[in-house]
Amino acid sequence: MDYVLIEALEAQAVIGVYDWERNIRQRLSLDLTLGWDNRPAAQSDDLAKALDYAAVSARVTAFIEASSYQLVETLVEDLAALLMAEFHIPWLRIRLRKPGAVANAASVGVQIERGQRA
Ligand SMILES: Nc1nc2c(c(=O)[nH]1)N=C([C@H](O)[C@@H](O)CO)CN2
Repeated sequence: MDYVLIEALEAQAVIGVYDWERNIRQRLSLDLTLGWDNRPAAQSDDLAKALDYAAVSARVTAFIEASSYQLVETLVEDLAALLMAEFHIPWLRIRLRKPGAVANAASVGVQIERGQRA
């Protein structure tokens, strides 16, 4: 399987379980590995046959900026389902980092893989 990559995509969200977190927006950083057959795009040099990483990045940003989850797990799960449905992505890996959420850790977060990898 081929992949399309989006790395260190940043967006701000209302995210967290504690009261103080419900009134602020926090920075999140995402790495996405998106399964895709890149050969049709490569053979035709046609964006219409590619998984458009700019379009995916814009959708991820819009989703996160409008979200208000408590757990990063829930955000990532719903984001994965949305991307797979809207962009017909058969398999993906999403890593989400929440920088500064834990003292003395550069970041904390989760990583999931969903779908069928050919
Ligand atoms: N596995 C998780 N643990 C924690 C989460 C989370 O989303 N998933 N969230 C918090 C708090 O919101 C934290 O980020 C505030 O410092 C704690 N643990």
